[in-house]
Parts: sequence; C-alpha cells; structure tokens
Amino acid sequence: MADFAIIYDRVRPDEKMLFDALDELGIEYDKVYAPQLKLTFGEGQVPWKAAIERCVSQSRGHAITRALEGFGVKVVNPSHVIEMCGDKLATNARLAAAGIPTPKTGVAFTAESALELIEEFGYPVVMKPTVGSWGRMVSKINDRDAAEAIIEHKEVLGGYQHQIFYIQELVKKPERDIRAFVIGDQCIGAIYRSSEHWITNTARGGKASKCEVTPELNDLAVRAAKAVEGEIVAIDLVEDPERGLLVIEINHTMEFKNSVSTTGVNIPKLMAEYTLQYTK
Ligand SMILES: Nc1ncnc2c1ncn2[C@@H]1O[C@H](COP(=O)(O)OP(=O)(O)OP(=O)(O)O)[C@@H](O)[C@H]1O
Repeated sequence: MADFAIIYDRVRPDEKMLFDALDELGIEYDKVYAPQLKLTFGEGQVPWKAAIERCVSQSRGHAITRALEGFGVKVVNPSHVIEMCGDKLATNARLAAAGIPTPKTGVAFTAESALELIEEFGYPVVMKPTVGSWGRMVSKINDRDAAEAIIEHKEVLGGYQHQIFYIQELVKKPERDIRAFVIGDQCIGAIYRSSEHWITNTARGGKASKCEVTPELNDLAVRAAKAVEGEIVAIDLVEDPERGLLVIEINHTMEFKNSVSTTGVNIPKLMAEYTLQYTK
C-alpha cells in the first residue's frame, strides 16, 4: 500500500498517461478502481495521504472524494470544488461574485419565465443543462418556435435538473474556443479547439492546436481557478470580438490526452508532481 492514489472508474488514454507519468517519476502509488472501493468510517485508516480523483462519473467521483476527506485524505480536486465546477450555474454565480468576465448569463425556474428571459436576451441564445459535459444538450435557439419546443421537451421529458433553465448569450467567437490548463498558481498550457460547428469541443470533432499562454490568459485562467478554489482545472474560454476573453466553464476532472503533444507540456507529470506535495 502506498500513500498516494489515483482514483478512477475507467482507464481512458488520460488515466493511462497519468499512470505512465507516475511510473516514470518512480513514485509508488495505488490504482484504486472506484467501483470496488469500500469504506467504513471509524474502522481503521486508509493508507493514502493524497489522491487524484479521475472518475468519469461525476457523482461517483464526488461521493468518493467526500468519503476520503472523512479519512483525512487530501483529494485533488476537493469535494467542494467538484460541487462547484460540476454545476454551471454554481460556477457562473461564483465567477460573477469574483468579477470574472463571462458571457451574459441568466437563469429561470419555470417554462414561462424562461421564455420571457430568452426574449429579453434576444435571439440567438444558448441553453445548457447545468450539469453535463462534452457539449451534450447544449442548444442554440434561433427563434421563439425553437425556444418553445426546447422548453417543452425539457419540461415534459426532463427531471428536476431540466426545470432550471440556464440561458446565455451566443458569443460571436471565431470558429474556436480556448481550453487553458491551470495547476496550482499557473496556467501551464492552453489549446484552441477549432470547428466549423459552433460547439467546438474535441469530443464533438473540434481540432486541437496550440494556444500561447499570454499574460492576459494566464491571469484570467488563474483568477477563474482561484474563484472556485480549483487546484487542477481546465478553464474553457471564448474570445468576444469586443470584450476579449470570457470564461464559459471550469472542468474539475480535466481531459488532456489531445493536449500534451499539442502544447508540448507534460500535463500528467505536472499533475502528479503537484498532488505529491500533499504526501510530504
Ligand atoms: N455562450 C456561448 N457562445 C458561443 N459558444 C458557446 C457558448 N457556450 C458554449 N459554446 C460553445 O459550445 C461548447 C460547449 O459548451 P460548454 O463548454 O458550455 O458545454 P459542456 O457540455 O460543458 O462541454 P465540455 O465540458 O466538454 O467543454 C463550447 O466549447 C463552445 O465552443
């Protein structure tokens, strides 16, 4: 048993790269397969001082992190960060309070008020589930007919989460967004994700290319990470032609497999080295 652990529920290329980085560093660590983990409070201690949480299932990763914190384990990212970043509304509220520039964003809680809010914003608007990733169900609404249809589908087919209507202006970005990787106090690298489709996620076919970390990008990405107390996070930003960089969301279990060769930065090694400080 080691004093460091990687908690995972699937070995994606990202987790494989993290394992390889730890092996290359010569660090002893445990690979902890989350679905088989059992923890009983008050019955002995877990051996780990620190862990990186990498679960694909956000709810599982959150629950395990909470439990491990009860055993005194320092988990990166901590459970309160997962709570914040796992919910776009919570993130945006925190960014707003911290004065971080974001696209104009609003929230409504009934179908009627959602339609009113959309009409106040003016078309096109973007509607997103507050919890979700890989661009799923992120919708561009061009007119009132589409707004009514999407709102009705969410009301009739969706659960409670879909009764929260999270609405954003459509930013007139170039055909790309930016993903900036922050570890501790530094933006260690960034990529553009380019696509002809307005949703530019690499999971949806966006192409990754290197983005220089300017002092402006570093400053904003680190401020955004600090606002949510994120320790290892990826900040998604869009470039507005007038306002410059705007933060759209913060990812707490960041995917980086397309970004190591693109940026030339050994992201998994830096993640491991950062978290290992908590074993000292
Ligand atoms: N308000 C907006 N204006 C213009 N483009 C947007 C806006 N919001 C999102 N997009 C585009 O859609 C993509 C997906 O949006 P967002 O990141 O909010 O969704 P997601 O499901 O959380 O994706 P992921 O977590 O995988 O990045 C963004 O990367 C961006 O290219």
